[in-house]
Amino acid sequence: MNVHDLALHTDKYQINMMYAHWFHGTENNRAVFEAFFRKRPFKNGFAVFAGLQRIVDYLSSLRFSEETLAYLAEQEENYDPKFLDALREFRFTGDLYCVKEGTIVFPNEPLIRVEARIFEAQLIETAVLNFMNYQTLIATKAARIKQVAPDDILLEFGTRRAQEADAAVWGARSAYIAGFHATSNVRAGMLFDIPAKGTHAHSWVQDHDSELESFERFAEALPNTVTLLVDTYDTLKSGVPNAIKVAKHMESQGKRMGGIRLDSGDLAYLSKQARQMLDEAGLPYVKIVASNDLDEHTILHLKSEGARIDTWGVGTQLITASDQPSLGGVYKLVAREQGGAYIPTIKISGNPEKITTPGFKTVYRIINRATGKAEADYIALTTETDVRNGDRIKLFDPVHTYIHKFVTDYEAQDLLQPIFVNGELLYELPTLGQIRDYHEEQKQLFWPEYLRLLNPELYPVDLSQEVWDMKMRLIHEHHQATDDKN
Ligand SMILES: Nc1ncnc2c1ncn2[C@@H]1O[C@H](COP(=O)(O)OP(=O)(O)OP(=O)(O)O)[C@@H](O)[C@H]1O
Ligand SMILES: O=P(O)(O)OC[C@H]1O[C@H](OP(=O)(O)OP(=O)(O)O)[C@H](O)[C@@H]1O
Ligand SMILES: O=C(O)c1cccnc1
Repeated sequence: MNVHDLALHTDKYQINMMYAHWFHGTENNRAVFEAFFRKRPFKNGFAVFAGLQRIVDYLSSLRFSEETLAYLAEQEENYDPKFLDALREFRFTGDLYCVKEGTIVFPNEPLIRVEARIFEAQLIETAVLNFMNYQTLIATKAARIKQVAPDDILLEFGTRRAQEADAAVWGARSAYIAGFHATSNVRAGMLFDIPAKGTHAHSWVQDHDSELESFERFAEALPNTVTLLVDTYDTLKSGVPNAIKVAKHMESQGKRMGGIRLDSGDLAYLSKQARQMLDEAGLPYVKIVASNDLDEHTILHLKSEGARIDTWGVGTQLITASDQPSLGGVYKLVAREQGGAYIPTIKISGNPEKITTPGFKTVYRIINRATGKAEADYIALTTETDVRNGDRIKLFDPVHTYIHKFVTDYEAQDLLQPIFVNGELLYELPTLGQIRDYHEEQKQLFWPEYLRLLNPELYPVDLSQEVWDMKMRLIHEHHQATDDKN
């Protein structure tokens, strides 16, 4: 079995629904789905979209091998063998529109739109959400960490604690998009062209007769990058003095030590003391790296305590998004084909937050030309032309609809880019460096009030009047139908 084959990386119910469509001859009916999330992760003001590269890889190579078909035949007695022939022919032939990786995004707006045969659109839900939910979550967590240490070096150290191997490498990539500088995972480094960096473990020190000897030998072997871990025995009495001895010896050979790493104890106090000792020894260029269960809150505290830390190694808390382990993104049917045209669909729920917004839509970022800042995201049907023409539009709060304003002097950026059209990949994936730069630029588009870490202002995500009216009409029709039955 090939563990990299993702054709069956889906929930069984998707294949059962595909079968039921095939059984009834409706598998070629077209459908439109949208992926979005409902709640701001970590109560952050925004999320950072990531996952598109993996979605592209997945859809480009999505095929059912003979091995997977044999497994399905054996596994489910209801499946007619001719259904397996249909799966054998399976290719993604639909359209996929998506926001670019690195884009700052908000709840309740479409991030991905899939228009395809229901047979195809249904199958891919699980994998598409799997990729989007995890990678967007980690990129967002990384963005929060970046926000508290915008001018420092950030190293991603999470692999050993990640939820398995895929999470480690795709998480490292997500962190890099949001502004981390390097990862400790060498495979992620090679796969995605991320700088791979590292210091050494306590075991290196324990594996020698003395700490000093261990430092000397490590520095001899890796003189150009060496960062020494100084907390194995006693940070200030032994680790830092020994590191200073080695750094001075390196200087006498015309070399420069990179840094020291603190990995336990009071990082604020120790970093201040270590800085002073290094400076007094004439080693102001030796950087201080800190690690040990760090996250944005600890880093913020340490900075407010005056910690002298140049580089932060962040592992567990980032790679597991420990304070919120899932983004909760969903993939919902918004339109289906009937008689050769699309009709909008809605999901009504007992929980008003879970009512979906119907229709074949896109989302525009409305940028005020006078300020250059984003005013709101505006969800409209793809058939609506006023935004595209730059006509005056009304922005109104979707809950308190009387709160509104008109905008005229704006640029509207369609956030959903064509990635696949009729199954053909049109999108040229940017390099990871370009994605990272694009994310950095994105931050300039927003007023800082929307981006701040604590209690951010809520950025408006509004519906066009047409979308709003369509949603209200469908809710009303469903209620009417239920009332008529009772
Ligand atoms: N000055 C500080 N202010 C706030 N938090 C700190 C400070 N110094 C360290 N921390 C954080 O406190 C937590 C616990 O640190 P602690 O000193 O207990 O680690 P430790 O137990 O010494 O190390 P180890 O992981 O080796 O057991 C860590 O998350 C660390 O990042
Ligand atoms: O704390 P994190 O943010 O996850 O960063 C990665 C941690 O991994 C290493 O520790 P190790 O695996 O040796 O375990 P320990 O420090 O918890 O003893 C390193 O020394 C960091 O402390
Ligand atoms: O290079 C390091 O210092 C490192 C790498 C992974 C985990 N902890 C530390």
